[in-house]
Amino acid sequence: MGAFIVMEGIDGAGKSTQARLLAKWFEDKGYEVILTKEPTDTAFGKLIRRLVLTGGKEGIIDGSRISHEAEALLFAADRAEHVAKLIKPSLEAGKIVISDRYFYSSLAYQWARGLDLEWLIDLNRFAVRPDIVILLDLPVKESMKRINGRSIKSEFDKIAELQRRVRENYLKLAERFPEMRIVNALASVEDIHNDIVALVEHELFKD
Ligand SMILES: Nc1ncnc2c1ncn2[C@@H]1O[C@H](COP(=O)(O)OP(=O)(O)O)[C@@H](O)[C@H]1O
Ligand SMILES: Cc1cn([C@H]2C[C@H](O)[C@@H](COP(=O)(O)OP(=O)(O)O)O2)c(=O)[nH]c1=O
Repeated sequence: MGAFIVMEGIDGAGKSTQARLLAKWFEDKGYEVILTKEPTDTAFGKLIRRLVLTGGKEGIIDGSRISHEAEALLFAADRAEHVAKLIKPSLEAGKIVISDRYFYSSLAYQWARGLDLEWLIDLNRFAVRPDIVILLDLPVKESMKRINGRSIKSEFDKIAELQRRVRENYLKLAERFPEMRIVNALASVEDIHNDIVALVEHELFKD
């Protein structure tokens, strides 16, 4: 049985921590697991890190930052490769795929940047739907404490404000996409892991 599980949430919500623990849980049960992430480590992911995420000189074209539309298209291109080359073949081979971020990140973040949600949903229609999406929900104040050091102090307020919008967007998306399950991420690593395992067992092993 192949299964596709996605971790979503604002920066510092605990996605990579929980993705690792869930991968180990499946491996201990004897499953073959592919633990992956977006942006990917391919040339597309590297391009995104250069043009979008560093905020440095390379993200500036003709004197201004690359447009939010171009950002959304780059994330979608990276995802298209991810789906075609890794996610689909792994699922077809019966593996468990766990991805740290997927198209829900594009909906939550690029929507927060002012893009049209319906356009973003259409753009990502090629992306196979996961069996379950774990939304790690955390107040921004706490996530900012956890990622303290990942950003420069002068940018703190701007980043916190974006994270607030992204968190709200994720909660709205969870009302629209039935595969999304909200997990309270303001708990110990172990308690959150147990909540995720309970959800996964309920969804994937219900028969
Ligand atoms: N439940 C938790 N309580 C406290 N700190 C946590 C918890 N989960 C993760 N962390 C810590 O918070 C930071 C961000 O976690 P990480 O898993 O990298 O989040 P994300 O992948 O969502 O950005 C890391 O330093 C991690 O060790
Ligand atoms: C996948 C994806 C990520 N993002 C954002 C969320 C994060 O702030 C940022 C990078 O993701 P992150 O998980 O921090 O990756 P890394 O640590 O490898 O750089 O990209 C989008 O805006 N749209 C997307 O479609």
